[in-house]
This record gives sequence, C-alpha cells and structure tokens, in this order.
Amino acid sequence: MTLEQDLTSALATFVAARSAGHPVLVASDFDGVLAPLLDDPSASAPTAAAAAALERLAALPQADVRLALVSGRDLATLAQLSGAPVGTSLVGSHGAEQGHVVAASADAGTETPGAAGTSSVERHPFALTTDERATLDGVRAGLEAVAAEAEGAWVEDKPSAAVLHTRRTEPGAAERAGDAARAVGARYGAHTMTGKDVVEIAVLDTSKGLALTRLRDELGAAAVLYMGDDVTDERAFEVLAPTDVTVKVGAGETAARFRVASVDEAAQVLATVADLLS
Ligand SMILES: O=P(O)(O)OC[C@H]1O[C@H](O[C@H]2O[C@H](CO)[C@@H](O)[C@H](O)[C@H]2O)[C@H](O)[C@@H](O)[C@@H]1O
Repeated sequence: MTLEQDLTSALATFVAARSAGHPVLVASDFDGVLAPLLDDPSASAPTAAAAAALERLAALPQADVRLALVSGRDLATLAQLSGAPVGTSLVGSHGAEQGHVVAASADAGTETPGAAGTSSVERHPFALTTDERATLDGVRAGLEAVAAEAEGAWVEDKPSAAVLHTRRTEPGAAERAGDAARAVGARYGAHTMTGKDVVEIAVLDTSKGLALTRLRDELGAAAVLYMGDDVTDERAFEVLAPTDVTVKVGAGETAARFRVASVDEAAQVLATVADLLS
C-alpha cells in the first residue's frame, strides 16, 4: 500500500521539524482510525498493523517523538481497548480526562489497561461537582427513556457523559431517537456532540481541539500529526496550524489537509512516520 505523494512529503517535512527540546507529536483518534467500527464497542481493538506501528513509535527516543491517543472513549476504556504502549499520553472523554501509560510497577492510583497487565495508567485528577453529578444522572435517565423507545438503541455510561448508541437501530427510528436525545441535552443545558451512530450528552464542556492544544503546549511539540474520522475530530483539525499534518480517515466534509480511505491506510501513515524517524 502506498500513500499519496503529497502526504508522504508532508510527513517527511513533519519529522524534520523536531529540534532539541521540541519533539514532534503523533496523535490519533481511536475508533474508526486505529480500530475498525463495530456494533459492539467493547469488542473494539486496534488492527495488528496499527498496534505494531504504535509500538515502533513508542520505542523511539521521546526527545524525537511523543505519542498520544485523543478519544471520545472514557480514559480507562481507552487504555484497556487500545493497549497503548508505555509512554503514550491518553486523552479520554473528548478531553475531560487525561493521563499517560506507565510501566505496571507504578504506584497506587493507577488502572491496568491491557490484558497482559504490563502497563498502567497514571491519570490526572478527575471529579464532578455535586451539581454536575445530578445533571449527569438526569441525562442518563433521559437517554435510557429514549433508548427504551427505539429498538436496538442503548446507552453507554462515561464519567462525565452518557451516550445514546443507534448503530443497530433502523435509520428512521435512529434519527428520531437522536433528535430526542439532543432534546434531553438541551433540557439539562448540557453539551451535545453528535458522532457516528451516537449522540453524546456531556456535563463538562470539552473538545479534542482544546485537549490537543493543551498537550502540544505541555510537550513543547515542534509539530503535530493528528488523524481522525468523526465530526468531533474536526475540532482538533481546526486548531492545528497549516504546517501541522491533519489526516481525515474515510468520507465526509473535513478541515483536514489530507485524507486516507481506511484504518489500514491510517496504520500506514503511522508506519511511515516510524520509518522516517528510524
Ligand atoms: O473519539 P473516538 O476514539 O473515535 O471515540 C468515539 C466514540 O467511539 C465509540 O463509538 C464509536 O465506535 C463504536 C465501536 O466501533 C461504534 O459502535 C459506534 O457507533 C461509534 O460511534 C464509543 O462507544 C463512544 O463512546 C466514543 O465517543
């Protein structure tokens, strides 16, 4: 598989941007980019090619490259399903949760992400206020009532959000359920995000763009590569500079500079960056 020449050239320029104290940041969305989309979100996993490329990037000197996953998944689920290698920064719940993967011997206050138990996640403190918790309870109950009326729909719980899933719902019913879910969000003055067969209602105002900007500043990154497939990834594409490399995976309108067709090509992008840095 060969990437288009313009993208390959942009990746070469990207890796060349690193300098002393300023690594490049390779950041990616999870579902639909590293892991193919499935009916059952608990069964998601990176493709073998994506997992291999992540391992190669994580094994390179951190002075050259830093690795991050920026996802709508809650942090614990992201860590567990992705099996992200030690050294990877993790952003979960669209930016509400943040942490990084460390070797398993780390102190208490960590969570074990992978089945192998060789790594853990050190997470930044996270807590909702009493009011936010009450709002989230109301939102969850509202979405459960919506799901009960639409065959195949169900609700995913996250620490700061609830998500109505309609991937297994007939299209007309899914649209009506989505509208009803957005009405629940409006009723509670919460933050609504619409993604692929999901409507997420969050009690915290976050975005992947804010999270990526924060990460870039923390790491002093010289340049950023970001790959995403969904509407929520557009917030990340929009905050990056024209000199950064933004890659949309699959179809749909986008602010990204480049597009690849599939998760297989997304893995190829990561492998190409690893080749260029090796
Ligand atoms: O930001 P991401 O890493 O892309 O996470 C976005 C959402 O991913 C999950 O839902 C999506 O993937 C599911 C599994 O393939 C699929 O069934 C669903 O239709 C997709 O929208 C996850 O369940 C959500 O919580 C994430 O926000």
